[in-house]
Amino acid sequence: MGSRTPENSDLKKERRTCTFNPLELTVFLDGGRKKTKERRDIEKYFLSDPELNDPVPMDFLSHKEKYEETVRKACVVYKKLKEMRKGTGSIDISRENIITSVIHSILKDGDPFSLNNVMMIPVIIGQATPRQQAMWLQRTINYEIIGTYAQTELGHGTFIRGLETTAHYDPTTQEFILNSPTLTSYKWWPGGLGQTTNYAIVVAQLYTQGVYRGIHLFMVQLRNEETHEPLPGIKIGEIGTKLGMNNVNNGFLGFENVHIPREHMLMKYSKVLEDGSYIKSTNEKLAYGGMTFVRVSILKVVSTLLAKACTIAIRYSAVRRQSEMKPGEPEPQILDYRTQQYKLFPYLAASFALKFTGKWLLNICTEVFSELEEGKLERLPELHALSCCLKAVCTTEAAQGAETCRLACGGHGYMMCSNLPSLYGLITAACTYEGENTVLLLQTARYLMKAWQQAVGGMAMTPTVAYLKQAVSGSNGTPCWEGSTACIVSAFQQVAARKVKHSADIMGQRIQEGVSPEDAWNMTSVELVQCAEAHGRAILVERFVAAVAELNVSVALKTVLAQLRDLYTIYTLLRNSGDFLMYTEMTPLDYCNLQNRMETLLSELRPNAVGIVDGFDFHDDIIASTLGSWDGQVYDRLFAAASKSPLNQDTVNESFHKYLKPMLKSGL
Ligand SMILES: Cc1cc2nc3c(=O)[nH]c(=O)nc-3n(C[C@H](O)[C@H](O)[C@H](O)COP(=O)(O)OP(=O)(O)OC[C@H]3O[C@@H](n4cnc5c(N)ncnc54)[C@H](O)[C@@H]3O)c2cc1C
Repeated sequence: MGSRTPENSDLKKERRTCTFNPLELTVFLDGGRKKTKERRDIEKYFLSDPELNDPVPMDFLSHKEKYEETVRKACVVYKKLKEMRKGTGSIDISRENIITSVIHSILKDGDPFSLNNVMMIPVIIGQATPRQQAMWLQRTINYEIIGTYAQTELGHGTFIRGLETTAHYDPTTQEFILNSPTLTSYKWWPGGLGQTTNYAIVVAQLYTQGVYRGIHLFMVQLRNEETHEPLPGIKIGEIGTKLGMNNVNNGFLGFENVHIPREHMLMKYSKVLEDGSYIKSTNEKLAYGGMTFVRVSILKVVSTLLAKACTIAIRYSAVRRQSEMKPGEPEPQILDYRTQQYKLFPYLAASFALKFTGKWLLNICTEVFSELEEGKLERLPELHALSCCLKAVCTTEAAQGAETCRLACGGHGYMMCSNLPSLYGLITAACTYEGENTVLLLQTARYLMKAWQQAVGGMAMTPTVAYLKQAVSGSNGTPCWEGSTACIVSAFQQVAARKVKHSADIMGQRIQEGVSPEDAWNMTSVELVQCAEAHGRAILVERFVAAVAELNVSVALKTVLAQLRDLYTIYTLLRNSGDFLMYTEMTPLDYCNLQNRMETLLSELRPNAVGIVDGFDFHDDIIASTLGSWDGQVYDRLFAAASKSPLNQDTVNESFHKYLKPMLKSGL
């Protein structure tokens, strides 16, 4: 929570009538009282620094000014981070997560250093030899050098094997020579690449002894460490403005005969020896661990961004009064309109579904990675499939949620100072980066098709697809529909299983009719994407139900979280009702009963909506919204924000004298 200016009377009333203690929710979400204190202390440490204030809101600056101001702030922030680490003497992961989240909020339209943290450091840890780590790891952690991850090219993003950047090994000099042979081979998109970073991990096609060896990673110095001038042969710049994340400084990069030492290929798995001999990795999959981890982390990031959007829209909806419900009566709070509740509460519930599922998936990821260290790879395909479909389903849902929150705030939600456009920009970007969502869903679908064949063959199944066995045996997960939580979870699994079966059947049929497997795959890909989405939804629902079952909180809080669980599961079911009517025992009458239940849940959640978002405990400077501050003084804040517009600093703008007046007086 932020400064305690006088509280809007409607918000005060909401807080008085809340049936649970929001602080209990805060403590639960943080993971304990000590953690809440730690988070608040970290927030205070950063947010109380006057150097991090914006004299003029960033939205009013030019693209160039925004970048320069962001770099200034990023340097202040990372200096403070270094001082903080010095104080504690070690890197604590949960503490680092809190810090990262605060830094993201301060550098709200993107952090030009972020790729150093989310890609450069993990890739060095995961892919570099101990000797290479000694050369670069500490320097990147200390921000003595700043790196990015340069994979995507102008011509290829998804199809990594199609990348065109080349690295030819020359045994006489023991160097790789990097080239961008075409315009489409220019790297395009890497964060911070434009003007910020001086190193990059570059993905390129390796050739040694005249033989093509596939895609490999190379550490490449891009700029002189003193002057920051691009090194010879390096063509570098920024790609321009985007829908959002405009301060990330995404860049382009081309190579013209750039020489790098042999030791700069990351050689933890594959190796190039001095004479150019190539030693292949024992398992190519080992190289993908880092990507999976980043994908898994995205769930937590987008659940927090969605929770912020919900906080803004719900607080504003409690303050905003509009129209008449009954003639002559005072204007109601817009939060009392059923349609407003229907817009906002399911996404509030979704933010919890994403949070619980993200935590569960991160635990699996940690387990699988420690198994990898022991050479056990069995669970990697399941983790990969889970991370792909959950990243896709969760980012899509969060982006829809943020946009719905914006719409729910009417015209004011369209203002940059509401922070809703920026939140949407951040979330929707995640639908594309770290694997484009459709492509990720198709990867999960490939896993599901294999799992289906295993189920048909009576083989043992991994836990998250064990439900497919029911569809094979024809046994019905929901023999008679009684609408309970267990019945709904089982129905989600049944829908997913039937969709998997349907996709496998029609693909098999097409192949039998003589269509090639590749064409059959493409012809069936709409169904395949849908079965991966259904699998993702079944997991989200199951995890939400499991998380609430495990809760150790007061009855009052548990009641609210159970209502959110029910709302999420029923709302998601109703949005996909065609599937449930087609593939389960649910009848049109059951559908109507669920619709009624959902509407009851909206009423039950109404008195606690503000309490729930208060429980997220976002500091006002982290929410950064005129509409979503704790005090609810939205109109004062909107006016204060408008008064900071540079256009309002003069009573008459110079364009009047230059253009308007001559036109007005010309007699035209
Ligand atoms: C904000 C942002 C930050 C980024 N940061 C980085 C970075 O730091 N480093 C970096 O290297 N890259 C970065 N990227 C690039 C990003 O990883 C790619 O944009 C992403 O992988 C998608 O690739 P693409 O743009 O080539 O899309 P494409 O692959 O061209 O996709 C376009 C369309 O084609 C469809 N499509 C493609 N292949 C298939 C298929 N096999 N089957 C069915 N449909 C298909 C997709 O579904 C999509 O609808 C960033 C992108 C964004 C938006």
